[in-house]
Amino acid sequence: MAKVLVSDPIDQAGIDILSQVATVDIKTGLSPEELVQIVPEYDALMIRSGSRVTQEIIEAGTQLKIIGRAGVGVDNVDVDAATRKGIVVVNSPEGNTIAAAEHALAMMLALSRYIPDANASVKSGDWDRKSFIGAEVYKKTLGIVGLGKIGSHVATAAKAMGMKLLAYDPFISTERADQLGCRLVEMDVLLQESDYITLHIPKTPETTHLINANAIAKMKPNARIINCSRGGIIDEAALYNALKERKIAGAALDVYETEPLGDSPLKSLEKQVILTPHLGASTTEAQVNVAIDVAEQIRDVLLGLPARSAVNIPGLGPDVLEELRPYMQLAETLGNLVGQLAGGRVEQLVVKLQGELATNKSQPIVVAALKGLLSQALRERVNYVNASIEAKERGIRVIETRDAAVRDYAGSLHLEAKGSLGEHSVTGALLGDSEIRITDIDEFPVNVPPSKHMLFTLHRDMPGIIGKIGSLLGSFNVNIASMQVGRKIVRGDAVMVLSLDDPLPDGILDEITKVSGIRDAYTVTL
Ligand SMILES: NC(=O)c1ccc[n+]([C@@H]2O[C@H](COP(=O)([O-])OP(=O)(O)OC[C@H]3O[C@@H](n4cnc5c(N)ncnc54)[C@H](O)[C@@H]3O)[C@@H](O)[C@H]2O)c1
Ligand SMILES: O=C(O)[C@H](O)COP(=O)(O)O
Repeated sequence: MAKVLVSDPIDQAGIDILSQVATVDIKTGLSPEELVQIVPEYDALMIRSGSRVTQEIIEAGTQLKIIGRAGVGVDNVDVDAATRKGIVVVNSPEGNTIAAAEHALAMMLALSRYIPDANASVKSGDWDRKSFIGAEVYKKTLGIVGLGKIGSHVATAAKAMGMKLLAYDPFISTERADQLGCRLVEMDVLLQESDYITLHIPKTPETTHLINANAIAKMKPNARIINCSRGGIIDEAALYNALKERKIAGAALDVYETEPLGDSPLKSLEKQVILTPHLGASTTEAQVNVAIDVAEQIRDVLLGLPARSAVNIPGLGPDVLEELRPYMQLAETLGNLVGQLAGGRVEQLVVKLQGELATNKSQPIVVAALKGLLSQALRERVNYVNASIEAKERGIRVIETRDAAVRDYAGSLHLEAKGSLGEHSVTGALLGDSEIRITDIDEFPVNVPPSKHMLFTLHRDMPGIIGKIGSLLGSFNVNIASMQVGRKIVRGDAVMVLSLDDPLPDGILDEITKVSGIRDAYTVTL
């Protein structure tokens, strides 16, 4: 019989499902060393945010087939290491949405009425009514950062309480924001106009310290901020200083840069700060939802069936997968590329299957393209199963076309993304069985393999320009791995595609766009 290790507290409903197909060991509070020691005997691991599944643990797990995260965030799992070892990582993208949204709302109200301190005061024997004069949320402005699943539910409830809603989410359509009664604004406007700010975004390089001293300086003196998303999105040192100097009115935090929260000065602040120990998902209902959702997937994978919310491996039938896997990889890479070239909010994606690809099953290709397109916004939360729904919820119109007559390559894929910042297209094909080639950028012919760090420019085809870009990159110590220019006519417009060994340092893109003859420059990470 298969063996499952449950290393965090999981609702019994999940344990019951696992027990149908496996021997279940519940061992919580293990140290990483202990986990490394015992993991070799297990086929599956079920966790919450309390266990950190490192590369070392994954490598020690020689029998592991699946890691199930009973919750949303898989930032505590080395997903790349798991993928490399062919271990499926699954999560429960929606099981705790309501719980997290309600926790944020509870924090907002508790902060406004000083509930924790008033409660402590009565319990200590006082009857102090003067110290706890609060503020109403009715008719106040709530700024929601991240209008995804949790942010949307917060919006609906806050609207019903009579709040005015602002939202910042560069990947959401105006129509979707309108539906939720939110005015979609830039981050600065949200910071300047909100009485309450609530964060519902993933932690990514772009969102790390999104709320720093600079952002806090733009907030109103009566502003209160709530973070029930991920630690590290708020710079805790800057927040502490702002609260201490009364530059803003309050903060309610459920998540921290380091968890458990250690010796933080935030603990010394009184009624203007509320701290909870990562309780967003801690309701009976959410714990039942996530436990069942993830246990069912572990059961299915142990029985040889596909998982429905795999973070790293498509939950499609093995026959389809086998045939289309290389084209799905192509579609995902091109989707990611065109999404980054388009930037901002994409409103429409055209997926054109060409040559022999036009005769194939298109749905997995379209889904893979959408997964790539949304990966910048949603990271691990987008997978092959939910990519279409996520795109629909973001108001992205998908148009699928076929053209079997295009015969430049056996099969090729063309994507066009239209968004708030303009329109871009890319085409790609497979060389041999699985080698990806980008064959066209914005209608300019090229022939380059994708690489991790890339730079694209649109420029005037004139002498000297390539040298200038090369020297500029050199002066920033960026090594060019390969370079290619695509043009339609001599001395007309052209595109330059560079594969770089290193990521572009901050500020260099601005320098590139200042070079005479360069019309536009984009950096892409694949
Ligand atoms: N405190 C808890 O216990 C708890 C519980 C559940 C979820 N969470 C966390 O809450 C967060 C939101 O979860 P969700 O289920 O709503 O996710 P989601 O994927 O449905 O929504 C996230 C939204 O953030 C937007 N976004 C991405 N990058 C952005 C950026 N740079 N600026 C503004 N918006 C950006 C995306 O477009 C998306 O709409 C996640 O970080 C999740 O891990 C915490
Ligand atoms: O990502 C999540 O689902 C939340 O942060 C909840 O984490 P938890 O399962 O450890 O409560």
